Amino acid sequence: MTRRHPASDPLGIAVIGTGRMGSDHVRRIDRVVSGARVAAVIDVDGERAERVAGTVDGCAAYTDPAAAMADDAVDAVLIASPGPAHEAALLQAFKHDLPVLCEKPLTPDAASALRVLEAEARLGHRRVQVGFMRRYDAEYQRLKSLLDAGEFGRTLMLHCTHRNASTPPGYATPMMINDSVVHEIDVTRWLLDQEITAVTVLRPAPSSAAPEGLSDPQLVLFETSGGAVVDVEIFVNCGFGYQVRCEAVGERGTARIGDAHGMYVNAAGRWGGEIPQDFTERFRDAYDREVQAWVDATRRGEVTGPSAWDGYAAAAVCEAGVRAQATGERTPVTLAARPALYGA
Ligand SMILES: NC(=O)c1ccc[n+]([C@@H]2O[C@H](COP(=O)([O-])OP(=O)(O)OC[C@H]3O[C@@H](n4cnc5c(N)ncnc54)[C@H](O)[C@@H]3O)[C@@H](O)[C@H]2O)c1
Ligand SMILES: O[C@H]1[C@H](O)[C@@H](O)[C@H](O)[C@@H](O)[C@H]1O
Repeated sequence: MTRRHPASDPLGIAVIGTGRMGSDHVRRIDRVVSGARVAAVIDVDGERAERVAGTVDGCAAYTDPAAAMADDAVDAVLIASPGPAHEAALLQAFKHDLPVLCEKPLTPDAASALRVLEAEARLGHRRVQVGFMRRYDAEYQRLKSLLDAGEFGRTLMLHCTHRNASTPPGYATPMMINDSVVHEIDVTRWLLDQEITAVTVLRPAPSSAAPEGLSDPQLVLFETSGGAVVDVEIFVNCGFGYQVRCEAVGERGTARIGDAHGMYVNAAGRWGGEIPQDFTERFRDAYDREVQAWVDATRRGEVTGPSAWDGYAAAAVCEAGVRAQATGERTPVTLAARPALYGA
């Protein structure tokens, strides 16, 4: 528990990175979330920062995160810069003891994630929530409640599907793990309350729609500390839309999420529904709930949600996954000891 924010003041948030996610979070904090305002935006691209700041009353624009964090109007930080910039921003926020919502990944590799974890542990209290937004999705939350209730007995397997319509320029094979499957890594650890102990990756002959050099799709298998097995189909150029599904198989039942198709239409001898085209649409409500939960907890002087330990563990599994992609071999995951700050 840290300082409670005065009830009458909106929480002043600095948003670092004003690209796709950052500008969406600026809009969300400004128009959707209550109890907070965007006090500052920061982008190495100064023109972009100015442009986004101009959409919000009383918002300052910076190119340097350190200068923004020294601004008295800033009470908390939302990091939405690219992964390699996260560690410096997190360590800077720790210097000011500011609460942080950090978009996934915590950092791009396990060694840097461990440095962040150790720096937070030295503060002696949690400061970081990692942006694993699926934990705030209504369907995932229902599945988690069902599994926790134990009605199906032990969960034996998860079957996951993660499909994107297409990839942006520069999206390379390791990103299928680091950028995309990282969500299934977090969801597996969260739903089962177990660590992932080994990763295997199978690579079918690539789709003819895959960009040159991208081994798409892939089948990623996790083994967990409780003996469950999880398969993830990752297919990032499926062409038709954005689909995220998860089926849990228990000893006495199964449950599946991700099949909702919004409006169903009957016409011309066919029936069908809609498929969202990207994550901003599919997980819009989850992002809203995630940021609202972070603001509410911060105002109470608490830190909840996915922790730096969750970010570190995901980074360690990603590293094993990228090695497994390259070698085709089952690759064990090695984790550091868990600091007491993050529970048993
Ligand atoms: N939770 C999700 O579903 C989800 C979805 C997409 C992206 N993300 C994550 O959000 C983050 C941002 O992704 P994006 O798609 O918005 O990227 P983006 O490339 O659209 O935007 C990144 C912005 O950060 C700026 N920037 C780069 N280095 C910076 C630095 N050191 N300090 C300040 N600004 C800097 C860039 O100029 C750019 O404007 C990444 O960590 C990404 O993994 C999460
Ligand atoms: O960065 C994005 C984002 O994290 C999405 O949630 C995921 O579905 C995509 O595959 C990934 O590229």
